[in-house]
Amino acid sequence: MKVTVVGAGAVGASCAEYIAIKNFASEVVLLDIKEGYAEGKAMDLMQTASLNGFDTRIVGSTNDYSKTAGSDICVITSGIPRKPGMTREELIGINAGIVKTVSSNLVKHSPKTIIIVVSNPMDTMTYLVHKTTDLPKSRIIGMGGALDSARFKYRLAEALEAPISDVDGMVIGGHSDTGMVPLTRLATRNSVPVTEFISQERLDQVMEDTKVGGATLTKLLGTSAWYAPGAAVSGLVQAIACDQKKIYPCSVLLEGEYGLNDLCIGVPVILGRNGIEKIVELDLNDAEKEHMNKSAEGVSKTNALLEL
Ligand SMILES: NC(=O)C1=CN([C@@H]2O[C@H](COP(=O)(O)OP(=O)(O)OC[C@H]3O[C@@H](n4cnc5c(N)ncnc54)[C@H](O)[C@@H]3O)[C@@H](O)[C@H]2O)C=CC1
Ligand SMILES: O=C([O-])CC(=O)C(=O)O
Repeated sequence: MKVTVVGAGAVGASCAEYIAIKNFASEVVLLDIKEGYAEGKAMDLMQTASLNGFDTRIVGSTNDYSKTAGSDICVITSGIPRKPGMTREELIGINAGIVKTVSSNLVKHSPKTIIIVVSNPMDTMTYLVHKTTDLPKSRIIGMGGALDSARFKYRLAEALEAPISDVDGMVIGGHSDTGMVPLTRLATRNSVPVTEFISQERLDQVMEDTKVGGATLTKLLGTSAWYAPGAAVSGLVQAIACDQKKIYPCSVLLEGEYGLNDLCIGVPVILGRNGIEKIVELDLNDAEKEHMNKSAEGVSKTNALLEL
């Protein structure tokens, strides 16, 4: 199993580290445009191998895509992150050009690959990859919902004063400060609806804290987060590589599912060796449907800014 991660910055390196530590891939290629940067990160990470007990070979490359040839999975993290006070959507001007060039280079060297898009604004960048490559829709996956759901569970556990392992929940919709749809109605503590334990008011607070999860960290760090994003990507990569058939909310091209068309947005999917093996259609209530439709409107508005 060969995995390429483009962008050896904060998220790319974290992602490579988690993939290596989980020890399911034979090779991870880290590629960056900055001279020597990916080679340096790869060497530093390889020097953790004997300490952390993994056999994955991590290779660095300065923009040489021949090293990525034959990758089963390619992750795109290249591009700029936001600064405090910015939205993810403001990154489109610079990141669209980067994602377009990078995805084209990746597909040239690995025509059968599965691409996981991380660069922001992620739903729109995922749509861009659809529009500009020939890959089938099952092989283009945007990562956002897995991270947002992990943040939702963190906030739920905090509100419930419960261990995170006791809590389950999912966030669908767009990966933006206003577009996320945390499914509070379906969240559980060890199979019991969380509404049995906390008030609707507290749950509404959990929902709001979840939606601004990325912005909260960006304010604290001065740039956006990387540990949980890297871990979330590694979860998707592992589900595909190990054919786990796990359900994750991912940004995928919708063609009528959820009553939506011609956009990529977060919905639950089953991930296996073929990428997206099934889109799971949940029976949303009216409020959730309305929230999802508003979210889709926001994503489509950003998509309209793409020069296709
Ligand atoms: N979808 C999600 O849930 C998340 C998305 N992100 C996004 O991921 C992206 C990366 O964030 P960070 O790693 O924090 O940024 P960073 O600045 O630490 O790293 C980005 C790297 O991309 C490289 N790069 C730029 N243009 C390139 C090109 N054409 N080819 C190859 N490499 C290139 C840069 O040299 C840099 O090393 C941002 O757009 C950020 O908003 C971040 C966290 C979560
Ligand atoms: O907040 C950001 O800009 C980065 C990101 O997508 C996240 O951490 O959720």
